[in-house]
Amino acid sequence: MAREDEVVNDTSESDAEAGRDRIVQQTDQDASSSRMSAVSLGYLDDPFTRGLYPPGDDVPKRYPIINRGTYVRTKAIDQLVTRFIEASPKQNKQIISLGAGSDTRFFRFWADRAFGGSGIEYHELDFEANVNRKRSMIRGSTQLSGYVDQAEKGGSFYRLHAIDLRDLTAKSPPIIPGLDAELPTLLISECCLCYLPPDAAASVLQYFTMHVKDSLALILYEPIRPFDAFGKTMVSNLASRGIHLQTLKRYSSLEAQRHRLRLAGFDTGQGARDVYQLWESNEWTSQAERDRVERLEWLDEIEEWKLLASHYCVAWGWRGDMFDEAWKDLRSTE
Ligand SMILES: C[S@@+](CC[C@H](N)C(=O)[O-])C[C@H]1O[C@@H](n2cnc3c(N)ncnc32)[C@H](O)[C@@H]1O
Repeated sequence: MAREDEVVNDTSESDAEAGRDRIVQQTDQDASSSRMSAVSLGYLDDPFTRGLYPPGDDVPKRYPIINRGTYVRTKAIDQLVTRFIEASPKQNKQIISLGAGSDTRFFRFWADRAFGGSGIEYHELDFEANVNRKRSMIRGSTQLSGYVDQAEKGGSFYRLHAIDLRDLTAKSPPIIPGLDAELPTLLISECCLCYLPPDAAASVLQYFTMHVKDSLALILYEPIRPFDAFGKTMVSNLASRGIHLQTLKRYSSLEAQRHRLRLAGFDTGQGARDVYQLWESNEWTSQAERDRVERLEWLDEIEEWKLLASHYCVAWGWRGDMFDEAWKDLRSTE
């Protein structure tokens, strides 16, 4: 029989863990506030952010450099997703967003008819608390639930799954209902896997590399470069809020991210760019878009923008021919 002090220790440890999980879940509020700010100022055209934003909450106003970062990362990921959807246009495909939070990508793409002729099976995974909140907001919106129904009728679907990703690393992991092992699949981790211990993050990826038989790819968005002065401040600011980005030190550079992707089985190709590179490169942001965004808000802290933007990256890796077709000219070696 467990001793009383052991029981007390177990309880306090599980309370502490639940507290840590809650902090991680609440990071979605930051992400959605940043999106709301960027949308309200015209950086992003996304009517669905409002629909998934807590009713009655004020529209937040983030610093110009944060708004620009939100814009760049959203557009870069959109571009990778679009290229995937447009490769082999008639082929059905699967998108799985890990830690999707209040992300609106499914709705934006559906409303823009960006799925084209492809049937897209769109899965979002998150903790139960976040999934329940999103589900009830979708149910409460005629427009959002209408899109889910339309997608279903048009040969696509949208599913929300209440799954703690760490459970996918168990010996007998849960089955994700509707996951199709035969479809070309794109995984997206937009600031999610960085909250897991590095070994658990790698095991989550292994779950998918083992289950999905066809072409498979991953897009990551996360912070990098924790060791310079700015990186150290970033780490300590997060720590003061109880947030520990556990993979940050292990995958601390663009090269480390590409290496990680290769090792995880995305071995046909890899690419990685920091947000500053994505902003400066015509391949990712057109001059017309840069001009438009620059006019939205006066940004006098150019050095700060460079610093902030060089501490976040988008990295992508793939295996299989379909992603070669979609992404091969986007490889990066530096
Ligand atoms: C910073 S938010 C990002 C949300 C969304 N991807 C975006 O970019 O707007 C991180 C999300 O990852 C989710 N997350 C982190 N660890 C998770 C885990 N172990 N299982 C499921 N979801 C997790 C959090 O609940 C949260 O919704």
